Amino acid sequence: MKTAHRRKTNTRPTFDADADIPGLAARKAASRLLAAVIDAKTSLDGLTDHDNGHPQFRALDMRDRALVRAILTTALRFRGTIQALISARLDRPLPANAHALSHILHVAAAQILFLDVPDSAAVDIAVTQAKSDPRTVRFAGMVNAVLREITRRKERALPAALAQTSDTPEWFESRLVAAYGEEHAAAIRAAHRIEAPIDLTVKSEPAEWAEKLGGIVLLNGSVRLTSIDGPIASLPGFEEGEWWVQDAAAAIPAQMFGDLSGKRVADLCAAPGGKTAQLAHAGGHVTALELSPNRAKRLRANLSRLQLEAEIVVGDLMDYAPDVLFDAVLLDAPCSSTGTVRRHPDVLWTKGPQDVAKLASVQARMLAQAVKLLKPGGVLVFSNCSLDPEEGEALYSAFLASNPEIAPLPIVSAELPFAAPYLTEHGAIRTTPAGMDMGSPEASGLDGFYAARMLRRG
Ligand SMILES: C[S@@+](CC[C@H](N)C(=O)[O-])C[C@H]1O[C@@H](n2cnc3c(N)ncnc32)[C@H](O)[C@@H]1O
Repeated sequence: MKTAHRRKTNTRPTFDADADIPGLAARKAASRLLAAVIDAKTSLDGLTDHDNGHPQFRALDMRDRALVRAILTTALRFRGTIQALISARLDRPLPANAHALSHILHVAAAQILFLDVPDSAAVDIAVTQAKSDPRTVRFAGMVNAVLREITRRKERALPAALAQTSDTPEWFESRLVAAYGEEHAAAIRAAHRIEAPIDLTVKSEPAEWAEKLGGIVLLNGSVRLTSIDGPIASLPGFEEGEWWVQDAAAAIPAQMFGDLSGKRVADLCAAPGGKTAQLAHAGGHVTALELSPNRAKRLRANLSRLQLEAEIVVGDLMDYAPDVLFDAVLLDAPCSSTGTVRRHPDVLWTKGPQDVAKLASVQARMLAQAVKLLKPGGVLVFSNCSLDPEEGEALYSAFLASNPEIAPLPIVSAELPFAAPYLTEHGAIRTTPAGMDMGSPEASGLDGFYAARMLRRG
């Protein structure tokens, strides 16, 4: 069940006393970040950003940062299972305010149950960590006992816990079943337990790149990799700007425009720029609008690496008033991101139904604004990476009903054969992580996306 070997030694010179105990600083950072995700609902990507992330994370060397990310994605992906196995070893539930203790146990159990870290090291460091924190010092003996029992029993207890426990929080579970039915919801839950493959959008020659990188070519020309050796940026073709990382489902919305040669195109929520790159590569004269200056910086850097052109505008879509209207507009709106749980298992623990409702209403306002930027006869694509119909199917239907100047422009199978299995009855696209069986769970699945195409009547 263990998945990856991780080196635990912190070789970075530091004056912190934790440096005397190899691996302690990384475990402390992991527990601190788990607290930020679970208790303060902070996104894991932000916390583990190499430039702007949590200071305790940035103080670690690159190997320890990778270890902390592996621990946290595992601890969050299997949070229900890990909690069940911890609870089974406790005489009584932990006190409700024992957050620090709970995070130490989860971090250690994730390593013992799923990662290639020696069990004794994971237990010993957790006990040292508990002793070093006034909030947990009196529980150090209990940490030792619980983790040793988990270690001893894991061969039999883990498969049973995986079979009997849901790793999906209740708020999402009920929405999933309501939207997709029991069977499809169960397949999505199963897919969420598996790390997503890495898809690349290549500028050209997908078969050649697939061979060079050890991947397979998907029907839409994306190249799928199930494992990589080293960081993405070290792979052939990255520096040269020959490809970019983009889930095959995320590539569909821009493909819905077809040929954009000579067209004026607006990408209204553009960073980090996967779709801007596609639109520019398809021949459009692209204006890429982005609210966040930091994210706009990433967009600029990505386009520069890819040697693709777009005019980048940093600003709020709701105030955007260009002099000339566009032939094509893409609104890839900010959403609850529940379609990306395989890559971002924190999403289900940091978001809730209130976020879905709030983001759906923001998206509806953005969609109304997007229409104003479109020439009569122009094409609009609305997309997001949520699995929730409130942000997709329901939002689109309500939008069409209240905007008579907009007509649906359904996708037909022949124009996008890759997307054909995911066509809805209204000609929109709905993908889920349970879709696209490629023969093994590791090579299968798509991010959850919704995408609909419309026309502004002339
Ligand atoms: C889902 S992401 C876009 C991903 C991007 N289309 C891609 O394919 O790489 C949404 C983006 O919209 C930006 N955003 C959110 N609200 C915005 C607004 N009011 N105006 C412009 N951009 C906004 C966010 O900062 C974020 O970068």
